[in-house]
Amino acid sequence: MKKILFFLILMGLFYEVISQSFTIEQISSYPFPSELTTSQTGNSIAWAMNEQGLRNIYISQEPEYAPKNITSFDKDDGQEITSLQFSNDGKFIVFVRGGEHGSNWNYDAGINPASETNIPKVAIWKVSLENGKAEMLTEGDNPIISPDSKTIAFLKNRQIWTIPVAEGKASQHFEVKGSINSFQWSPDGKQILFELNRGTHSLIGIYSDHDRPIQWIEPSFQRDVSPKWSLDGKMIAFVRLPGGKSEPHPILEQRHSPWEIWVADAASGSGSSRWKSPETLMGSVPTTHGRFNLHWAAENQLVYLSYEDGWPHLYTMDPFSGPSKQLTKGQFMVEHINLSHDKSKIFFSANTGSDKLDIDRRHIGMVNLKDDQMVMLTEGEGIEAIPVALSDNQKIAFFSATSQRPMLPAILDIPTKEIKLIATDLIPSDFPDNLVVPKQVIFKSSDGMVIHGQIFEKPGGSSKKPGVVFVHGGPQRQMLLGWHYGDYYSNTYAVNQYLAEMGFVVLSVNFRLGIGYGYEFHKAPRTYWQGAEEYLDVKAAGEYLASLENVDENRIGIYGGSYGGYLTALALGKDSGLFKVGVDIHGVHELSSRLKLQDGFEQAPDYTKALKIAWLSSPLAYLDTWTSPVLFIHGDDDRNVQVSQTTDLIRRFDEKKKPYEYLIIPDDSHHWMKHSNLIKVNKETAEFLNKHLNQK
Ligand SMILES: CC(=O)N[C@@H](C)C(=O)N[C@@H](C)C(=O)O
Repeated sequence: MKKILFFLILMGLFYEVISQSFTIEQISSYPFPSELTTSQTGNSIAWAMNEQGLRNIYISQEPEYAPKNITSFDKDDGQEITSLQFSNDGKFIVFVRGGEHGSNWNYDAGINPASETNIPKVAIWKVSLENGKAEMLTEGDNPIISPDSKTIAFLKNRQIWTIPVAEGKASQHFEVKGSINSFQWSPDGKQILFELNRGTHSLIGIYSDHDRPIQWIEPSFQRDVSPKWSLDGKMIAFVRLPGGKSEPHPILEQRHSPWEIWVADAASGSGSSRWKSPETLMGSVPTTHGRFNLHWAAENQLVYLSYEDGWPHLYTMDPFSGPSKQLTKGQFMVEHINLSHDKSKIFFSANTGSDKLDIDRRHIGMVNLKDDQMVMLTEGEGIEAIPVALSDNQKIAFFSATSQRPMLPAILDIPTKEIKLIATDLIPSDFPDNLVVPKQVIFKSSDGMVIHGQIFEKPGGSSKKPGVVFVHGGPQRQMLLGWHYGDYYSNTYAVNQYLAEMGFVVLSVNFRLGIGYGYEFHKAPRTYWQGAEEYLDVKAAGEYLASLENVDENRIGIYGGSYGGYLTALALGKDSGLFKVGVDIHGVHELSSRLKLQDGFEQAPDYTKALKIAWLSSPLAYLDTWTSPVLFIHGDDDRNVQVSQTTDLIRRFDEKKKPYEYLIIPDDSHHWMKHSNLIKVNKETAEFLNKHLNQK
């Protein structure tokens, strides 16, 4: 009898293995494109491609747009490529190699996920498009090539340096007290406009030459940011925010965050406010991609993004003759905003279209400033995002994916609407071709909030499958009905596909605080350390999954990264009865430091109440009811969530003699820069869930 039972178990496992048609390595081998950019002439495009940790640059040129690899970095060493750009003369490309630019701090410090004996530098490289030579020019970050293509300005130690494109050494032409956040060449290339952070306030200055003092632009005690030269180089537009520190307002009340658009004369530095944000919560500083998205457009129009009608939309105004005009309208968001080279068209990603499912997708839209009309340029069941105009102003490049094909660059001819997919042969030959198509589900939280999610389920298999809730991070993110345009969420999309392949029913939950569903959803009150009401959506997802006919309600797990790790820990602490196992990847756990520490005589009127709420919003408050098995994962060079968030929680587990498993990834960050580390994390996540939920 025992032999028969053993044989049946063996056959069951064998069936599971053979019925799994791809490995975690195969699904994680998707190539990930980023840094899409176009030339000023000749309709060329360039992008960075991460091929299983080998990050290189490709260019494509009309008419065939066949991808051509122009760098040959051949190690999985975690060195990312950023700041990719063509020179105006089209003769070379500049980029930065190294650093961790997805970080919240120390983005320009070398990262060393391969644990080499020397920490790699963050350096500026140049590739000649005439002879193909790639060379490192200097240590530095944030390079911008001068309009005449002869000089590269860049940041080093938060100061502006320059280096000649031809032979020559880097030099610092001027120094200013404070940290330079951004800078821009004047259209004639004779001056540099910069944003300077001086702690309590920010200033905008213009450097002309070594013999002339810095020209300050409307200096004040406020915080002036996002300066932009007008197309004729005579004016400067910028955003003014409040400077300094306010009195301790009530912590638990949402407050309007004001902003203004100013325009100043570049020569004299004097200017005035041309627009004030509506004094409403929705009129607050926008926090979606690109924040203000302030751009000078054709006819000296100013384009900007505002959330004031409840959705992130585009507006335009003549800075001298006033009122703004809304360019995009409707219950959708615009993001990834870019102008055509002639500044007459605005391109963007938007979660709208003719299909009601488009709210959980991205398509490309355009506003032609000649008639201010908005049109959608792409549609269908795919995901199209991050449009960049080609030099002829008749084509755009963008990243395109479907539910089954990962992101690749594509080119759209606007007049004909013809789309050409590029670099399809960079998808590995053994990449899975039988992925599931995630299904949109909509359910309500216990407080009535409407929640969107995506179900990943492989047809067939057992009648009662184990379920897993995936919780994204950010939290200002939106998971989609296809491969995601962000690197972190392309990877979690791959993991969800793999979990479905293993026989799980996966529900990816778009909880409140996420983007894509309007202001009330994105800026919901009583969330995070102010009450964690977004957890209601995660719990509702677990209950929804458990209610499905084909899901075993006693085998529901949860996993998530970063903010998703926070909500995973909260779920395991508060509801181990529902969530039987979890994987908490670089989660946030200690929240009281989020409260603005009260110093001096003043204290927020609701400080004591806020402190109590912050405690009850933290997983630390629920360790005694946390009984489900957990795997903790964190990279110890994490620059988005301190590794101490996990080391301290593990210390408490140890002191309480609570079981756990752990995986620390030395020298890697929040984004698993080394591919072999990403595979390790994906594999251990899936195996831990499988061990506890899917073993027969
Ligand atoms: C902004 C940020 O770093 N938030 C983290 C808590 C987080 O969730 N990081 C990733 C996963 C993200 O989506 O930003």
